[in-house]
Amino acid sequence: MMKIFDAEQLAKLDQLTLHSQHISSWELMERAAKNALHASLPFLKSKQQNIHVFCGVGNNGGDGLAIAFHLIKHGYNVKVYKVEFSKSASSDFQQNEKRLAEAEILLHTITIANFNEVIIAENDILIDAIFGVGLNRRMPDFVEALVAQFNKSKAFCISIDLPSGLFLNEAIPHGASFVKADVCLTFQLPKLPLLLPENGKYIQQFQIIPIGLAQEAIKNEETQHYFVDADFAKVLYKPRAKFSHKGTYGHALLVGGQVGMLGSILLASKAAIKSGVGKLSVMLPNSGKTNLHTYLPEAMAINHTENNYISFTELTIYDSVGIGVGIGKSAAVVAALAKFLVEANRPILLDADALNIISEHKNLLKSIPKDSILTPHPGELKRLIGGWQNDFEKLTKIKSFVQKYNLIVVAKEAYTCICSAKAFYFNSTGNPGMAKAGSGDVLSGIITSLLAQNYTALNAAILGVFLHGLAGDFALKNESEASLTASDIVDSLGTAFSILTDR
Ligand SMILES: NC(=O)C1=CN([C@@H]2O[C@H](COP(=O)(O)OP(=O)(O)OC[C@H]3O[C@@H](n4cnc5c(N)ncnc54)[C@H](OP(=O)(O)O)[C@@H]3O)[C@@H](O)[C@H]2O)[C@@H](O)CC1
Ligand SMILES: [K+]
Repeated sequence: MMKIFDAEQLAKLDQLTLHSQHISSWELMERAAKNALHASLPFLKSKQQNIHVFCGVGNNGGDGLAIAFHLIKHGYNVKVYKVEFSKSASSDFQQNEKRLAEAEILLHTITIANFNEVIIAENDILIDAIFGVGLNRRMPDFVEALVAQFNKSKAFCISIDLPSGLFLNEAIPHGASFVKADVCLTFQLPKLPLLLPENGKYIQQFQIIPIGLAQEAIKNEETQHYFVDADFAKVLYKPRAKFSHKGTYGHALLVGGQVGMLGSILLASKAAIKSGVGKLSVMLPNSGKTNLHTYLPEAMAINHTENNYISFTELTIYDSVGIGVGIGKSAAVVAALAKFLVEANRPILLDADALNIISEHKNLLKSIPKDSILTPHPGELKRLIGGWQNDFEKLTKIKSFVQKYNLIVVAKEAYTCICSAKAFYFNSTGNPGMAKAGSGDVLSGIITSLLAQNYTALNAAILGVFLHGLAGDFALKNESEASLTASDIVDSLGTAFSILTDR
């Protein structure tokens, strides 16, 4: 399980690691730098390419100096800069500075007086080691100007630990800049700003570089932020028992679809069946029943009186209920949903138009059963909780919302965030090919299916989001981001589940 920590916690882990492994901080820095160097090599085209390594005067800069030293030792063409934002350098920076001097490697000092003399060409490589997790106030103007030059250049940029200018636990000040890195090599654990859309969209990718921090210390340190990787998902997954039958895996009900929107409920239904539920009933407009039976013979259609939209049914016989995909917002549907919410006696899943109806009738919020899962995309989320100034404020607002109404919110994004009253779980799987109509319907089907199989609501949400993204990643192996469809995601669910059973 990957935990996400703040700067103070990272510094503490650093100290505990030094203590438990009997190593010096310089040795840990050397380990980190060598691992980052190794991860950088695939991005370097040749030993002749110009590599500019920009180092601050703290430990992030110390990493930069060590990386530069080893690159030079490996025969790369490197120019090393000391970005002197302060006269007092950290002791490990100084030790690395001494090593460079002893090796007669020139260190170019950059200050407010000469920062605009730096020349970066299109095919060069930039290594950004100016600030890491220690940034605690806006960068000095001359550093911001230097960063602006990086961002304007077409050179490939590798940031060490964190793109300089980003704060670990708060938004960047209005108008401030940060390094828009092509890749960020971050040490041991993911960093929160890399997972949030307003920064993350400018950072093409990040890689987690293990540096051997003490596992026991990571385990003991508490956090409210997690990164959901395969190891995390495997722990949540409940293997099927040999002596079991369809009753063991629950009876789910999906409610959705209106004329013209039948595809949504069909996709959700197939995803539910492919995610292991014992039995699936579907309430869709009567006019869609034939389509359902043709598309998915495993599902049962519920009889009701309305031809063109959903109405009401007895809920207590189902182990889980998922409502909303393609239902529209007609008065009849609003009335049916209001009745559903009052009748439901266990956590349900609400998506799409169910969320829009609730946003327009906020009085319904208090009727939603405790621990129900809401799966909004950014637009739906804004309608539910109101707007936000930045992503950190968004997280705070989601948290007060889930605490006030006892709910679980799945905020869909590149790194979808599952928020419970106690913690945030950021998903690691998925790709831009999944940002398409139908993809959310598939997610609703998966989570409703897991809910019926007796997963807790939180675990159903975390595992469902992980599997959905993983299936999308497998589907991409035979598709492109442009061609990937929601049906492809459903078709790859089998491969995604097989990863969880592969212990
Ligand atoms: N986690 C780990 O285990 C390992 C971590 N390692 C590396 O250490 C990095 C963290 O190093 P770091 O703590 O020295 O902080 P860093 O980001 O270099 O900043 C330097 C100093 O600048 C200052 N400062 C802040 N804002 C400022 C501003 N606007 N303008 C001017 N000054 C400002 C502030 O000091 P202050 O002035 O507040 O006293 C701050 O301390 C980490 O990202 C990783 O690369 C690895 O080596 C090995 C293992
Ligand atoms: K950096």
